[in-house]
Amino acid sequence: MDPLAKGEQDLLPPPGPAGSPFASLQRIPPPPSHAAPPPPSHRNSHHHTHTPSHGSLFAAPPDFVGDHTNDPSHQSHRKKASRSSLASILPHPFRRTQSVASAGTLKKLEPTDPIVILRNIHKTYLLGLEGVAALRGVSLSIQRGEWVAVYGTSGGGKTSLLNIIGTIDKPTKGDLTICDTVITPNTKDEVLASLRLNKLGFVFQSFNLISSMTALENVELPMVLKGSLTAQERKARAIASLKRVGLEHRLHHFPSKLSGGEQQRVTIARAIANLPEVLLLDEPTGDLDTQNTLRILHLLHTLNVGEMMTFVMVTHDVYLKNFAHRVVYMRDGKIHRVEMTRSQKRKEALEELEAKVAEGEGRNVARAATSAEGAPNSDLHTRPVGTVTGESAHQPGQYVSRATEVREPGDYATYCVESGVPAKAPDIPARQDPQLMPSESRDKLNGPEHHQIDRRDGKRILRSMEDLDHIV
Ligand SMILES: Nc1ncnc2c1ncn2[C@@H]1O[C@H](COP(=O)(O)OP(=O)(O)OP(=O)(O)O)[C@@H](O)[C@H]1O
Repeated sequence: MDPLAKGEQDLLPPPGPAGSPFASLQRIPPPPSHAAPPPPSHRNSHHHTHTPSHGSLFAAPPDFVGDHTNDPSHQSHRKKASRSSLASILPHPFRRTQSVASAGTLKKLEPTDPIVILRNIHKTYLLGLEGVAALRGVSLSIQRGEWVAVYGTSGGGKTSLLNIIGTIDKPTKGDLTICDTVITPNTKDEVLASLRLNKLGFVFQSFNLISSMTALENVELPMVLKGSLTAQERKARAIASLKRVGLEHRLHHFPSKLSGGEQQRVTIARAIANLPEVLLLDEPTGDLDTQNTLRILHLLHTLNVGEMMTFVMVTHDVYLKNFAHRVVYMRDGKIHRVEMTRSQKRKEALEELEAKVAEGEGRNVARAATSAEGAPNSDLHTRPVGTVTGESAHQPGQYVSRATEVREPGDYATYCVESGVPAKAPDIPARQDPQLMPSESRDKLNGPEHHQIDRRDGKRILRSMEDLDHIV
């Protein structure tokens, strides 16, 4: 049996319920006769299940547009798809026709061409004399604008799959097409490097931010490597990217002065700086608190819908799967199962997400307002959050609470002390234990400034940038 044929079977979804995106696919006319072989018979088994709705995207069945026979753009998509018999049997794609990001305003999706096609991919790592088979015949087609989540057992091959799609690793056997570039085990490294730089974005925990560079510089880096923009253009785009992830007030912060959620958002800003067609994400919300998880999901959703960015996201977090169009389960180096997320479910998840994000932001605003009203020295507490550390806004002698310096609303549990809650003596971080401090600093702490601290409910008066350094 042709191994590809076996691989192709992995791609086929289980017969879906009425309203499943696969059901709607059957309404797309077959490709021209010179193109693909007839689809497997079970695809036709639910041909009758779907009548497309041209109303709301999320009215079942939602995500796909049916008949595009007379649509020239569709014809061209079909032509592309016809290049590969594999592509022709795969689930059709997802193109949103409107650049909107709200669950309530999502519009119909149209078929387009696959942007990632894996054909019978094998990957065997050499471990000493032994070979470890990480991928054993994976075939998968991912459509432009699709959000694919990859789940599976530990050691099932998820990361290996992501690395192959990201061209970080080459397959041992099989080939893949990424953004129209065919990659085989013999593809030259320059070709792969160019693909990574121009078409792919990475949100990998192993691709940390560079600690000696500010957020802005980190985001500029891929553009510097690409070399197609002037310094001014790079800077403008980096600022726009950081703004996109809500970090325009953290441009000059070094990674060590950012919370985990902020760092992750900088990573995303960096990943989208070169406007990738495919974004590869490895545990994008791993280790983040709920509020940051929601923020990042919301951002991803916006990019997916608004920019038609394609996502391949490895995760262990089951909450995330409701946001993906399709969930691929890996086991023992193979695709074990593929599940389509029902559009109604996605819609509900997105609506819930939007509500939670709005609620979280509302809470932060309310909390900041309450703090400003109720606190003593309210003139000091109404200053914007996050304008001090790492930026030049700090003036010697100006009051700053620790949380104000280093966090922004909602980023951290410490937010609650942003302004209204007095910082107490134990608030001094461990490394500022007077016994551990250089004598000069100890003198400062025990000197006149220390008394002023007492007079202001334990909050410090900063006299110099050096004082600030001791606090953060
Ligand atoms: N560089 C490597 N050298 C040798 N073996 C490797 C290498 N990378 C992965 N493997 C092996 O390949 C198999 C698949 O690993 P992979 O990291 O892709 O799985 P995973 O599904 O991402 O696992 P996890 O969820 O635990 O991260 C495992 O048996 C792993 O030990």
